[in-house]
Amino acid sequence: METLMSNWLNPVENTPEKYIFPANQRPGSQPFPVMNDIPLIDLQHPNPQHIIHQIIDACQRFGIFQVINHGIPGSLMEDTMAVMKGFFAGPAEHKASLYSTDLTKKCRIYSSTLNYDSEEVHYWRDNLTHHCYPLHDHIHLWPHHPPTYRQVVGAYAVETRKLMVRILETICEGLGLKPDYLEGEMTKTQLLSVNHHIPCPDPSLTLGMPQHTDPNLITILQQCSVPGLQVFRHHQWMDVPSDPTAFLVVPGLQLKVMSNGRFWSPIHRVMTHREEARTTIGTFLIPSNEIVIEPAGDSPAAYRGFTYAEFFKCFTRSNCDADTALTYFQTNSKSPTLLK
Ligand SMILES: O=C(O)CCC(=O)C(=O)O
Ligand SMILES: [Fe+2]
Repeated sequence: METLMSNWLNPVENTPEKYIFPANQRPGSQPFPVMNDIPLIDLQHPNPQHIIHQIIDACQRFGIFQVINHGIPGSLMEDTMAVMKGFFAGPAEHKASLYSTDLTKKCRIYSSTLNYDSEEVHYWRDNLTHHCYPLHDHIHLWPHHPPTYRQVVGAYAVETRKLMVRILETICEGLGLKPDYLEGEMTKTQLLSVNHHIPCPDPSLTLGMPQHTDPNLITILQQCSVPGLQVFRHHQWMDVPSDPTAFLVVPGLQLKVMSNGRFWSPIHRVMTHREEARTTIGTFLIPSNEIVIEPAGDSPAAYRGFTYAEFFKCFTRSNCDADTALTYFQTNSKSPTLLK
């Protein structure tokens, strides 16, 4: 069967065996509670102290929040979403030329996870990932179909970076650090990661993305109107409401370390949808390989300092389970041997 699901004939009549999880790992068909109390933060609130307080509180108590009045024009968000949907609906030959499961490729499309060839069950998704910063180093590697891709996504990449830097500055202020503490090497890599899930005949048997914690510094996510994201909270999976005009912000594990464990990095996953295709556009900021990540300020430190390269080595050896990888750097860790 064709690896990329976006090339399959639509609609899919029956869920292929290779995508059906064993009974104890299926999401099931019971409805999930909705996370109605997810913080909604207005970035144009006249009182900057109020914004700082709300963001720090959200990072500590929820580990996920939405921002509105974020400064990114609605038309740019819509154009970018349309270009992404156009990319996945576009020519199979064009996508084939970008297909790769090699992590070091700066622009790639793949299906399920990077372990497609060895995994027992596939996740119901295609993913396009590429580097974005600095733009002129990467834009020539990006898709050229639809023809407006580079122009629209180039503008989007610049604007999303500005928004993320602004959120990070606010976080630094709230933690009593210099506002530019996380600029430079700490945010050197900017990745765009677009998930596309075609409609699935039986969402109770499949998953669009495994449960995970984001290994990076920070993520922002533009959703479409089709729901699917779930967060594990209060010992249960909860549906995250989908608002295509807002950005969801998720502190990654490196921010958890930097805040000395004060912030939450939520466990989340993606459900599939029976009737509609779902596309989401994630933007990740990631430290350079060489910079040392360590708790800033508070003592005693809950983590020892490490480079992102060290962390990433542990991450891949822990089967891409970021939480497990992070335990090796806890100051009370009993398993410091993984790097040897
Ligand atoms: O597509 C989504 O809703 C979530 C994406 C996500 O969690 C990720 O890319 O890390
Ligand atoms: Fe994620």
